[in-house]
Amino acid sequence: MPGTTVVMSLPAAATEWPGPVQRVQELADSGLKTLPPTYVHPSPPSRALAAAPIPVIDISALTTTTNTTTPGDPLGRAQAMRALLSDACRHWGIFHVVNHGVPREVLASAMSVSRAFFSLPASEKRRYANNPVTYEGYGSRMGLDPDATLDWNDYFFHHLGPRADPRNKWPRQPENYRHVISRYGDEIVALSRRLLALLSSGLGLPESTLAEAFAASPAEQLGATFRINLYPKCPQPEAALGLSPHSDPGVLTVVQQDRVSGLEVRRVDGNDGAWFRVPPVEDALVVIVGDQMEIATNGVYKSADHRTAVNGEKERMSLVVFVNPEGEKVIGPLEEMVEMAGGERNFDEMSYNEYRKFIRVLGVQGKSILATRASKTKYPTD
Ligand SMILES: O=C(O)CCC(=O)C(=O)O
Ligand SMILES: [Fe+2]
Repeated sequence: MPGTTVVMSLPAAATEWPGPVQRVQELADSGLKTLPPTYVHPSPPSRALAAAPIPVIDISALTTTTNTTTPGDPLGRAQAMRALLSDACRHWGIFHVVNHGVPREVLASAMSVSRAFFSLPASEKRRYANNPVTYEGYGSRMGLDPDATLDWNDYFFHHLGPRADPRNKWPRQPENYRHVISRYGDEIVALSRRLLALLSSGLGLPESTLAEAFAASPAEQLGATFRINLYPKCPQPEAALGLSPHSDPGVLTVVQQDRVSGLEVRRVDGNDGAWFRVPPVEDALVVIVGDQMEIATNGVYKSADHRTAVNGEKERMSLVVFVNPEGEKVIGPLEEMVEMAGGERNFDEMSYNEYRKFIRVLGVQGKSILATRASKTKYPTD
């Protein structure tokens, strides 16, 4: 609502990190027995968490082109699946999908080239050291606050598209990295488009509405970025986090977890702030709703506040594709959604390029960035 939104002031972006960057993998490999103080979280998370009761949704029953049930599906299995998806987005902002159509070998080879990259010598990886302007490359921190508690995580981040030549920031080794990750990106973005169509009809809107909300037509201009997260074995896992609580700034995030648990999510409905584990499910991909989806749907679909735990015995890796709006596209609540809410507009609008500067400068802090754009919705802050 114009005039009621608190505008968060954004410190000037810097071109360099606030201090020397410590690679977590190198720290872990040095065999240290206690956590350096910069990684000790002031209020360490509880480790006795229940598994999140989020659905594992088999999307093979859903057609991508029509709003009707699939032929030979008289009981309306497709309708039921669509309802499950929509329900998960309204109450959790996160769900698993199985029978998602991404071939198993595409998933496995992406994991294997990503591991191969992180197995390269430290000197080779450092050639890709990133900066806080675009974040592209090899990184070990988020945000510019010199006093921030650091997360037990190294990552590699790059664009998948639609920029003309996004690959100049991609790893050059292992040799098959570009081939494998291009295919992976294509498959995951295609899956995301199918999900967007389903999520659109889950709101009672035409299948094309959400895709069009995030990109000027043609819908091919949705952005996609890729992040490999490495969480090395941690000497004091109970005191650290792999990634601090955050919501993803974009539209949808698709995560391939390896077999090591670590992802955790906060319940969004009811606002009681309870955290749950999201244990890996065989052959499933995790789908996370991002802030732009919450904004466009006027708060009906909720972005998930999530974080990762680390562990003392096993290294963990996750492959993450972020599907984002076209950078210059201004995102606000869809008129159809405002109408459904009786004229209430719950978020202010902003271009996606402007919005993502907040996380790039301030780092990750729960849903606080989205909260500054919301006129009414309250989010847990502790
Ligand atoms: O490692 C995971 O499971 C989730 C990673 C994540 O939330 C992110 O990269 O934004
Ligand atoms: Fe995330």
